[in-house]
Amino acid sequence: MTTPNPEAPPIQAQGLHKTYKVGFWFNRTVRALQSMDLRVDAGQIYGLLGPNGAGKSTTIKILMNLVRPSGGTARLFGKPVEDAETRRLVGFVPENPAPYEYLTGREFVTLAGQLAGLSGHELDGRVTEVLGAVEMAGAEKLQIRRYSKGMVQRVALAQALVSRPKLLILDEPTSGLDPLGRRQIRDLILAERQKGTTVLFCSHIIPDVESLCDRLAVLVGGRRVREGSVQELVSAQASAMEVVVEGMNSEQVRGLGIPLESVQALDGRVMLQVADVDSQRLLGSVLGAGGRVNRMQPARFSLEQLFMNALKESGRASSVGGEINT
Ligand SMILES: Nc1ncnc2c1ncn2[C@@H]1O[C@H](COP(=O)(O)OP(=O)(O)OP(=O)(O)O)[C@@H](O)[C@H]1O
Repeated sequence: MTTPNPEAPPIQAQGLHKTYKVGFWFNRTVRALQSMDLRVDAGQIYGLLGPNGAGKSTTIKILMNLVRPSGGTARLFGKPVEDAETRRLVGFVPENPAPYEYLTGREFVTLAGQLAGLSGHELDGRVTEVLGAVEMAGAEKLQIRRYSKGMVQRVALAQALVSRPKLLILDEPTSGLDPLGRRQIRDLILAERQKGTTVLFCSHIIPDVESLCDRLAVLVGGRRVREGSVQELVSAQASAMEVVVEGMNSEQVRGLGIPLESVQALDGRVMLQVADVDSQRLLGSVLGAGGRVNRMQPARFSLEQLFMNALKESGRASSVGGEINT
């Protein structure tokens, strides 16, 4: 068996397709991924952001060789995802991890360390180290069935870290956690990056993606609809102006017949966003209608707006409104 190439990108996938057969006779097809490209370079924290059913877990399962793609190629450190040697370099936390609940946290992490080939003092020392890193040292002797969801998530992260992976793959690592639990997991991910670990995680929690990721891909309906750094993606959106109008109400502003991206009534004023190309026409129309323009500046977009725009373009905004967690 050839060894993985540490110089190769930790993750490289091209043209991934995945269809699942569903229904009693398996005669219907669900398309989970279409033409998905992904490249994650060493040391990056990379996020897959998307609503429910976007194909995030399917991507991760393909990379972990848990699901076979219907088309395309996926490589880890330059090797096909089936390569067992390469998988030793990867720590994985699945969505809703379900560790053996009658083991204690320490026993579970020790088992993971043994499976990764550690033994003796090295194993003991490493287990103590990772349980300390995830702040579970005080609860390591409790059976996992007594753990809260946040504690399960942290012990699952400890099992992923015990082998000192070069690549961490985390499926929804902060979902279902309270703000403190989310913060702890985020800090752990950042601490891993400090040590040079590459991290891929998927989420539908926009602030987590925004605060953690060097780069991200937005997936909608199995397709990658945006890719880049948070900065690049957000500034690529900034082709709108934010305008504050006085002396008119929202209905009057809407009645000017200029397409507006948003309209918000404030105390005696109206704040709106208009595409850059329409802004001068809006200015003229407001003045012509007896209103005043109190402020006009380039709009600052957030990742949340980018996400909503990506959903709108894909015709998914209304169906996923309740699933976006900000
Ligand atoms: N084993 C399976 N059999 C049939 N369909 C599946 C299977 N796994 C996923 N799907 C379907 O594939 C699509 C993508 O699912 P996937 O779990 O990858 O999305 P996701 O972005 O991770 O969503 P979530 O945020 O809800 O976990 C969905 O329509 C889902 O119903």
